[in-house]
Amino acid sequence: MQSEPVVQVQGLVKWYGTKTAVDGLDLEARRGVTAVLGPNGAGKTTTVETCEGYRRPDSGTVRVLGLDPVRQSAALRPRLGVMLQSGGVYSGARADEMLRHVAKLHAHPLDVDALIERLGLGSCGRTSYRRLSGGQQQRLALAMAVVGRPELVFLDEPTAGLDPQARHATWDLVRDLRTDGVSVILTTHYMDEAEQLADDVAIIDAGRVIAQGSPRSCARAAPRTRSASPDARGWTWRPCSRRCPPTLRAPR
Ligand SMILES: Nc1ncnc2c1ncn2[C@@H]1O[C@H](COP(=O)(O)OP(=O)(O)OP(=O)(O)O)[C@@H](O)[C@H]1O
Repeated sequence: MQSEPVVQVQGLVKWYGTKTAVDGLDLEARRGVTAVLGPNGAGKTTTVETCEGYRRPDSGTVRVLGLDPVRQSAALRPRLGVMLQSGGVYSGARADEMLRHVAKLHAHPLDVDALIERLGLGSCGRTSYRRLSGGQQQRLALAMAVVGRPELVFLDEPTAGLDPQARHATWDLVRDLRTDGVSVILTTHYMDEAEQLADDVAIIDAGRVIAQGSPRSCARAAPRTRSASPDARGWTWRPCSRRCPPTLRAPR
C-alpha cells in the first residue's frame, strides 16, 4: 500500500498582479525525496512558498502533511524545515549563534557542533552572516532548515552556486535525511541532481506540472537536460497530463 502524500496540491493558481506565476498546478509528493525541476520563472519557488504557508493560493487547494499551510500553520510549522532561496537570517548574527538559537526553538534538535562540522562551516562559526560567502550562507540556511529534525524539509535550490565539494556534502546530507525517514522536497535546475537524490521528479514549466515520474524515466526522456539548465532550452517540453516521462520535441 502506498503511503499518504506528504504534499498534495490541486489546481493551484497564484498571481502577482496580472502575472500568472502558477497556473492550475497539480502535484503530489510521497514520502522520500521529490525533486521539482524547471527553468527560471517556471513557478517552482512560488509553489514551494505556498506549500510552506508563506503565500496564499488565489485558487486551488494545498495540503502538507495533511494540513492547510495557512489555516493550520501553528500545527504544521514545528513539523517542517524550510530553506529559502535567500534571506531569513539576521545579517549581523554570527553563524553559530544563529544556528544554536534556531536549535533551541525545537524539542529534539540535532547536535549543532556536529552539523556545523558536517556542512564544512567549522571555520566560519564566529563570522557574521553578512560576511559569509554565498556558499557558506547557503549551507547555514540548510543547517537551519534541518536542525530541528523536521518530518518534511523544503529546500529551494540548495546547491545553487556551491562548489563541487559543498554540493556533494549537501547531497550526502539529503541522503541521510532520507535514510532517517525525513521527506524532502527540493527545487533544482539540474537533472543530474534529481537523478542523484530523488525518488520522484516533477517537471514544472509555465506554472504547471508537465510531467512527473521516476528520475530515470525523466532523464531517459530528457537526456540533454542532464548537465545543462533546462532554461537553455535545448529541448522544449510538451505537456502531458498523467504521470509519465515528458514527451520532448526539438525546437524548430
Ligand atoms: N514577488 C513577485 N512579484 C511579482 N512577480 C513575481 C514575484 N515572485 C515571482 N514572480 C514571477 O512569477 C514567476 C514565477 O516565479 P518563481 O520564482 O516562482 O519561479 P521559479 O521557477 O522559482 O524561478 P527560478 O528558478 O528563477 O527561481 C516569474 O515570472 C517571476 O518573475
